[in-house]
Amino acid sequence: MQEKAEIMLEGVTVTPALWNGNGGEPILKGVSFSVRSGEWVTLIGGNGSGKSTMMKVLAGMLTKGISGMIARQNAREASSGIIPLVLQQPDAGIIGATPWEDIVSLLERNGAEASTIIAKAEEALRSVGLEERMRQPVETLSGGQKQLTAIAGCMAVNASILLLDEVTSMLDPIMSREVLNGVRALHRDGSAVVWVTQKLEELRSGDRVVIMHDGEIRFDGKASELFRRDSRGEANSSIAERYGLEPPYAVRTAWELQREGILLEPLPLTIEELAEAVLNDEG
Ligand SMILES: Nc1ncnc2c1ncn2[C@@H]1O[C@H](COP(=O)(O)OP(=O)(O)OP(=O)(O)O)[C@@H](O)[C@H]1O
Repeated sequence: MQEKAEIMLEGVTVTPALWNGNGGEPILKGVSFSVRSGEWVTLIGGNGSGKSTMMKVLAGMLTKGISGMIARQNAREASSGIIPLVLQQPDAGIIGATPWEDIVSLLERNGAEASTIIAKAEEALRSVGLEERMRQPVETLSGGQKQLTAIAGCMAVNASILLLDEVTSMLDPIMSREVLNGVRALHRDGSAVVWVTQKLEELRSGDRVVIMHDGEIRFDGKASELFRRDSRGEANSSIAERYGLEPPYAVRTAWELQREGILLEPLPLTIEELAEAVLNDEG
């Protein structure tokens, strides 16, 4: 059975205001896209392709210069207008002086039952590993800890959909993995997630992947389809290569093996999947 759509866009066009006599060109061009309940969508595309604009539309942050149909199904979040959007620069979304204050005030604004607020805030901060830093001034937190604070906010309001725009772009590999794993855990608990990234090694085989290019959606399908080369393993025959996307290490290795006549199925995207596919192939 098809899950209901959390957010649905039909023919959405965004045209920024004219300035200095320039502009007027749409930056989203008739985009139709929906995110279903509990679904994971990885949104990728080159610089300036329209990913952040799309996320702002999904979050309900853009009100001017926009045409087309937008439907949000979840009554609770639609009515409060709060769909958490975590940005590359987490400072933009943090309003409290400390992580604790930030999450408490977010819960207050979200209409949470007063007697539950403190326990919920502290639980969310604990679950992202910030229990030691709940009362630390926000300006003294590292970029990753700010990012985790913003993600704790998403957890605390128990959002049915999370929108994360390149949240690992400034993080070191360990912190990036921690953040990604934390969000994957929220997804396993039932939240729909739209994850924008430039790092294709963050993809998992089961992900739905959407490619944006020049304000349009050019691909919407499974991650494994994205990297499939033709039967001869010709370079540039996959969709990812056509859009100039740098494949993860596991895919590059699988391509090399394909050129040697060893076709790994399903195509591995991660090192773990690569090891498993090689072992299965030998067996
Ligand atoms: N308010 C605005 N006015 C004019 N142009 C804008 C506005 N906002 C975005 N743009 C332009 O729209 C295009 C898409 O921008 P957007 O930020 O959505 O891209 P992106 O895919 O997120 O890029 P990046 O990966 O570089 O962050 C860019 O060319 C950008 O300069």
